[in-house]
Amino acid sequence: MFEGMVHMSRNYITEVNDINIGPLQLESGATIPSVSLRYERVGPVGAPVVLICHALTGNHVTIGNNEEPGWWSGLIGHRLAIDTTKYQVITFNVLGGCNGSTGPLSINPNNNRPYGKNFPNITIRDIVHAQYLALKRLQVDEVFAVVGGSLGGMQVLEWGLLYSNIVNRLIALAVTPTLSDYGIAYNYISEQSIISDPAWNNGDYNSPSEIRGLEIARMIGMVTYRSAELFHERFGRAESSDGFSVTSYLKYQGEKLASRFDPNSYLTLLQAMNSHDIGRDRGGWKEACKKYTCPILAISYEYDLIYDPNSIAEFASHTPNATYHHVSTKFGHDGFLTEFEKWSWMVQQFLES
Ligand SMILES: CC(=O)SCCNC(=O)CCNC(=O)[C@H](O)C(C)(C)COP(=O)(O)OP(=O)(O)OC[C@H]1O[C@@H](n2cnc3c(N)ncnc32)[C@H](O)[C@@H]1OP(=O)(O)O
Ligand SMILES: N[C@@H](CCO)C(=O)O
Repeated sequence: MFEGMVHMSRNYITEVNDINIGPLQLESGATIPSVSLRYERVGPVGAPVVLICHALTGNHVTIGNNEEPGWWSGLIGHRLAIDTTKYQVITFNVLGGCNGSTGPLSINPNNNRPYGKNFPNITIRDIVHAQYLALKRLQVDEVFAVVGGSLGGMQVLEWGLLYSNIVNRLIALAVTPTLSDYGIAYNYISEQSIISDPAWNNGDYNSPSEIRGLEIARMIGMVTYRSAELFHERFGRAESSDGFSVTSYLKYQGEKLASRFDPNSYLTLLQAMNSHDIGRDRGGWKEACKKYTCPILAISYEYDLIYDPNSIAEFASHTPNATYHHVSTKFGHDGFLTEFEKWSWMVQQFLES
């Protein structure tokens, strides 16, 4: 699907486009003078809107097309669990991202240079607020469901507290009510890996693909997104002339991310994840849980190192109208991006309930 492309029949819309929401005041008090969000929108005109929130390195291309399927094309589409014959599905590239929305790669109108490392600190609430304003511009005043995992799940939880008046259902995957200290610790190691790389050059680098610190950050991430069991099953200490198979896999994943992601955007989003705490200024997370008014489906994934299944179960037990499911998987945290046959039925059932 090409950016800016719109196919609109009388009854059905398929588009990737940008929407400008003007200046955005952040939770910190700072203002970004002009914010634009890129989005993908697919589904029948006038159908109930399902808003999808992507994870750390995801983007707005959730469904994609036959040539380039999106990252959730196994879950969302024609007659799939999130059925694009019934729902109009909208995904925004997040504020602070690097796939078309305003972020560190964007030009700062105050000096006509890319923001780079001077992009302001943002929070999950800022990301959600920007989406809310964008939906208003798109004349969407009711959201049937908000769905997302990990960083996307953080947005789902905030949607249910910031804009409960327009949301009917929440589906929060692989996410806890606060980012754990363990999660913050791994984010710190990733951040240090990037900023201590001389090629990062204090955020003023030549090309992201030169920044080995980003590759290493991705390797660290990949180890936390999977499980020891999965690695053992896949790699079994196999070796080639390049060394262990598992190390060649991590090298490949590191290089792949560095070829598609902006390091300053990665840093911005890690810092936004660290801010995640539904209880901030709401009397703590257990008090915040009591404020949810719509039904919530919370799903945890076995071996998720960062978003502990027990914490997700505890969140659900404190939240009125929450349904909790646990998925058995060796994929760990990345379970929300894989093995849809194991859990997509829960999503479908919840949307139809
Ligand atoms: C929701 C979000 O925001 S995240 C966005 C989705 N993420 C992405 O698209 C990028 C990250 N990708 C992923 O996380 C994964 O591909 C998933 C979760 C989507 C799917 O996971 P898996 O099917 O387990 O893929 P896996 O992690 O094994 O990666 C496979 C790749 O590693 C390569 N690979 C596998 N073993 C090795 C090895 N020993 N040495 C080198 N490369 C290897 C494969 O060739 C394959 O390459 P390709 O991606 O170019 O086709
Ligand atoms: N695989 C996911 C993990 C973070 O939730 C990503 O790359 O965004």
